[in-house]
Amino acid sequence: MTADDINPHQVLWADCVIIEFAITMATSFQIARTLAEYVHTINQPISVALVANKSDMIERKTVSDTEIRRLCAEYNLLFFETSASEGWTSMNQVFVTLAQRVQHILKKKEKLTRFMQNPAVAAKLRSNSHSETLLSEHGELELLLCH
Ligand SMILES: Nc1nc2c(ncn2[C@@H]2O[C@H](COP(=O)(O)OP(=O)(O)OP(=O)(O)O)[C@@H](O)[C@H]2O)c(=O)[nH]1
Repeated sequence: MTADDINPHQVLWADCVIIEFAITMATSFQIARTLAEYVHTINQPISVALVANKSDMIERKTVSDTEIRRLCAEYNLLFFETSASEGWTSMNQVFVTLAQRVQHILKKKEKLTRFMQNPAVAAKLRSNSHSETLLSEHGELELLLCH
């Protein structure tokens, strides 16, 4: 699989992305890396989870923790280990965590929109040559802009 196989619209408007690979298959990890690179270039910042599946098959693990850690650090990925064969609990945790993150970000965006729509703020931004200072003084905003 290469980046050419991916439809950009699948990630362009996404609020989050889950990239899954099998710890027993090095090729699936290489594909996960390709996907992580691609998502990073097309839609950033975004919450991206890297899911290492088949955690029950540790004896056949061919992807090293160092490689996984490096990839997560490179693209700021949330990391999860799952085992589809051991039930839905671990996979469910991935979806719940990502949904909570997305909800948190959307709430912050709403807050930012309301802040920017406040007539007093808008007027100040228009007249104030130091609008960046005003923005950074607003802690919530600063956090949002960094996200
Ligand atoms: N032991 C174990 N087997 C799994 C796990 N997840 C999937 N499998 C098994 O792996 C096989 C392939 O699963 P699929 O869901 O078809 O995944 P796939 O990506 O199409 O196939 P693979 O390339 O083998 O990963 C099936 O026999 C699954 O039951 C897991 O977490 N643990």
